[in-house]
Amino acid sequence: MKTVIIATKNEGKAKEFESLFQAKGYKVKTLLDVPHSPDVEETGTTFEENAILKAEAIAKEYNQVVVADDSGLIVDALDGRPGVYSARYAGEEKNDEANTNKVLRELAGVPKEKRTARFYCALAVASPNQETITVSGTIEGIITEQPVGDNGFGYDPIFLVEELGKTTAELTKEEKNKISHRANALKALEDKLDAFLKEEGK
Ligand SMILES: O=c1nc[nH]c2c1ncn2[C@H]1C[C@H](O)[C@@H](COP(=O)(O)OP(=O)(O)OP(=O)(O)O)O1
Ligand SMILES: [Mg+2]
Repeated sequence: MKTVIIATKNEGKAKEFESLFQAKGYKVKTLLDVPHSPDVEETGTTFEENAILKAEAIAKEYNQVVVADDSGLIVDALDGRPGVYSARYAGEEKNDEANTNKVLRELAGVPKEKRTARFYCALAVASPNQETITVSGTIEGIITEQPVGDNGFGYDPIFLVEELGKTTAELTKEEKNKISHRANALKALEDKLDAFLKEEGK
């Protein structure tokens, strides 16, 4: 089976990508499978910039085609925060519970109609032999008053998908993978990735 390398150390993302790419006939390998892989500093000011930084650094390190995901939560009432700082919103140690609690605290007293938000996912594909490409995807939601659901990762327990009446942490992986920002970005990537891999084989 064809293997695609994803430059992520996030277990939640890795699981979603495994199932998203499995449907396309690819096996997924992530940095969680590679001991001592480098930590890439996310110094960009946009999701795209950070996805490019991660994809290019890992592509160069392993001389391979690499996909990277930079994603996060954009809350309208917080002027777009946590945004690119989503992973480290409550501190460098990347604590999902602390991050979600910080968002809930900052939104205390904000009424439902003003709790609009979206998840954003930028994907970059890089190789030492080609120009890097990027795509993106989003999903709209409402920030809940408290965490609900045990599935998923990150901000899933506070992200309500209104049409479904459920948070993304109440969805199965399969259900989330039909509608998520990551799934939508991957749809946008599909043809471009095929062309990229074809060019690589020449
Ligand atoms: O579907 C999602 N459901 C809930 N939360 C999510 C989702 N997608 C991204 N997020 C949150 C998690 C983390 O707080 C940040 C990503 O930060 P981001 O730098 O892209 O990932 P990361 O540092 O966890 O792993 P890595 O950089 O190795 O891929 O946004
Ligand atoms: Mg990161």
